[in-house]
Amino acid sequence: MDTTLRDGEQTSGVSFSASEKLTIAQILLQEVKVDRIEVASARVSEGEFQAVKKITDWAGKNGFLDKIEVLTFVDGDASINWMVQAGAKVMNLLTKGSLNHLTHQLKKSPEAHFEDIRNVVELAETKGIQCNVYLEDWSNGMRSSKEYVFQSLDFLTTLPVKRILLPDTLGILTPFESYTFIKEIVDRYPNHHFEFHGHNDYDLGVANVMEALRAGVQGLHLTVNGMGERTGNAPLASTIAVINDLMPECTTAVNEKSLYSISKLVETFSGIRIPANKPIVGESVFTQTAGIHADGDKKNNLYFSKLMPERFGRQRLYALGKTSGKANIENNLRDLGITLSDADLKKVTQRIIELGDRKEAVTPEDLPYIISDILDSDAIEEKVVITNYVLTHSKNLKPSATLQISFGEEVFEENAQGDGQYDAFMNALKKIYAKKGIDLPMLSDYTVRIPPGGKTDALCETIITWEINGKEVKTRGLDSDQTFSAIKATQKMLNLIGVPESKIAAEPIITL
Ligand SMILES: CC(C)C(=O)C(=O)O
Repeated sequence: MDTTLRDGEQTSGVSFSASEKLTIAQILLQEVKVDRIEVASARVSEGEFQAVKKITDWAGKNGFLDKIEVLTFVDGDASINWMVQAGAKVMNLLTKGSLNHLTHQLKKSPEAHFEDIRNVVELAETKGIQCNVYLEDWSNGMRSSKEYVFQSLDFLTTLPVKRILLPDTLGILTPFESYTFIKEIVDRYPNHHFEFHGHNDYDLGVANVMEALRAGVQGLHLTVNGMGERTGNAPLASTIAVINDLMPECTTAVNEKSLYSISKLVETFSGIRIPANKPIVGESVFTQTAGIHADGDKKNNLYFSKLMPERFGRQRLYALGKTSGKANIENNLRDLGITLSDADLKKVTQRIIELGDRKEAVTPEDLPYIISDILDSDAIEEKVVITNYVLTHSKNLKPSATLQISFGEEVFEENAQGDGQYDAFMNALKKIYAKKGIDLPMLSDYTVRIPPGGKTDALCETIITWEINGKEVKTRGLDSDQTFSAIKATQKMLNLIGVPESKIAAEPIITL
């Protein structure tokens, strides 16, 4: 069960709009193919109500209604009425899984709590709602009030409850405890369905999930990018890879190929950046940096593991930096169709090491520029040149840009406004290309970095990622001015795509 839209949305600072929730729900169920999704907590807000309604409307028309779940509370008929009005059919009822929570938060006896739960479950049944039950703080309960946990389970297993959901609410379990606690429960109630809801406070989310599966749970609660309360939940992508590669006794219906794209979508909607080293979905997890690895890849795949990037719709890359060595550079040169003599390769390697030492990043698309610079060759021919531009920035007025660009003999000029100077610049550039009937590549990422130095006149590095013919291409600009560094990176992209063949008649302002 994926709970990105409920627990995931509890990540600090995250709020999905109703249409973002609907899009994520559709992709999770139709493309990623998780079995079920938890989409909201009942009674949270009017916006949340509208979001659930949007999802249930769509799910009802497409046969997914029994896969949409809402977290509800032991509050008489209030949560049930809310979810019924929102069109949902499955509730995950939050009950207390530790005596500590029960006595200090609800201030009730176990018997009184059980009576309240029975009333809610019976009411749900009369309304045709399917009921699953969470035992909140269950992991603490197992450590400190085990008798109460089993009293609860004895009671819940007599009710029409389909699944019992065991949360490690504070992410405190060790893998050993996850196994022993769950095994004891599964052995005692062999005819019931148990699920594990792991949090990641000690970075043990995936390890605990593995042990929960080994102990016999039949379901897991996961989130895209491991989003969720505090440090988040066990992440969907790495858990699926672990199950597929390391736990042959378990199966899931999840489609591995879609894990990267859903991860990027959730990154965009949530505004929470995926750490570069996050397994499966992080920017650099399929990039070999050490030259010895690239060398080993050529020699009988010495660094091969089952975790191949293509499984997730990704690609192996070879980074350029001070540790990358000859083999990484050769791999990148081959992709660019450039061959160098041994002596020249040595010089290029030396320059990349020097740049790396200065902490400057080097992208594969920089290679022709580096070659051109140190070998004084014409490895890169700059046919598209931004010859002149004026950018304005003022208080209370929209930034604007006027620019002139030459494609060999023809010079074009345009101006535009934008939300910032670079946006205005791009809008003017798009107007020029539109005159030729050409769309510019989509900008999919924009990163600005100040290589160490810490002064205001320090160099600023901009790395822009573009989608060119279905491939991600990064170009880099370096300048003491942030906008100019972005413009330099943009000019490199323009030269990569080459001088555009006009699709429609376009009049230059000057023909040289
Ligand atoms: C709200 C509950 C179910 C939860 O997310 C947890 O206990 O971790």
